[in-house]
Amino acid sequence: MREIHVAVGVIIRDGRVLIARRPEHAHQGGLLEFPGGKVEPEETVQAALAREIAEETGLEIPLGSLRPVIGIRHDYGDKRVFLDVWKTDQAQGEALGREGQPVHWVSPDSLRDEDFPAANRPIIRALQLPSLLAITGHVGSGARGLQQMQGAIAGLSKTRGSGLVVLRAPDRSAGDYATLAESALDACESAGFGLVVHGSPTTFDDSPDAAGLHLPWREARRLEARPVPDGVWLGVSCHDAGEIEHAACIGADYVTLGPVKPTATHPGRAALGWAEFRELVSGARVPVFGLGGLAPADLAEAQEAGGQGVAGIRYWWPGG
Ligand SMILES: Nc1nc2c([nH]c(=O)n2[C@@H]2O[C@H](COP(=O)(O)OP(=O)(O)OP(=O)(O)O)[C@@H](O)[C@H]2O)c(=O)[nH]1
Repeated sequence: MREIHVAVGVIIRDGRVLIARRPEHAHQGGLLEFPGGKVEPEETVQAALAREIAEETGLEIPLGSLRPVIGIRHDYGDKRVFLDVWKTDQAQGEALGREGQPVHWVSPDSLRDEDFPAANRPIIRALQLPSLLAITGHVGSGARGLQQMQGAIAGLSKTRGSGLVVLRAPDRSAGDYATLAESALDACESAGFGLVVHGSPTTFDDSPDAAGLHLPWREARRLEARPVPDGVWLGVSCHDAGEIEHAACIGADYVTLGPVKPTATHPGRAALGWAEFRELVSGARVPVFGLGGLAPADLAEAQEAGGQGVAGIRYWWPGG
């Protein structure tokens, strides 16, 4: 079956995103969608998007304002699609359902998987995830270590607003880790951040109030199904295409991929570089954060390569 190249637009205005309802008789009819449609032969994806969005909503899209979000290959059984998703916050005009379909501006956090076609799940995740993932560095022992961690999280909220913190402390025993996670949860809550615990499924069982679980590859490889409920973030550390695909199969909401640049923490491991990162991201059906020697200054490059954003320690953790 031939794959259909579909241009999909995430149009953002005042923090809300434009959605429409697919006509009952259409493929995946009755479900919600982001506006868009098939890319015609000889047409660029950006031009297709501007054309479809003008036809469907009357909005005008400046082509130069489009930024890549994610690309998703999906087989519906009766149709194979490649959703090529781009976003803009510079659409001009008032949105109207020009083909009779209802259109609405809604908050990304209110989007629910079951209201959209199955292929849309990673798009929804990409819109709900932050662009920076803050991973903790070494947490010293005792009260001083705790204070440092709390200070770092509080500091993060001053510069970054909101987001996710991954508490990485592989040297701790399960009991020690759960206690540390409790303090980190409090600090994250006051800072308006979500805390993602790092380890195995039992790490999450020990801290069920956490916003998510991040699995190192050695844990993810052993799983065949999603180990946490929906609504809880599931992340996986990946290093190649096979690992990313496995992460998608067990229902990961995002993956980290690296090292993109050489790092002091993993000196023996060869860096991927941006070209390889881009290539691996293009085959991924989950949002991908670049990791390894990266900082917020690399965000534009990571997103230009199709990534969700960057994950890192050094840019925010005291002493890196
Ligand atoms: N526009 C759009 N299509 C989506 C989304 N998610 C998703 O799986 N699709 C699928 O992508 C394909 C694109 O279809 P479309 O029907 O919008 O394209 P079109 O306007 O060019 O179609 P037509 O010429 O058949 O009327 C459909 O199979 C649809 O089910 C989405 O969020 N937006």
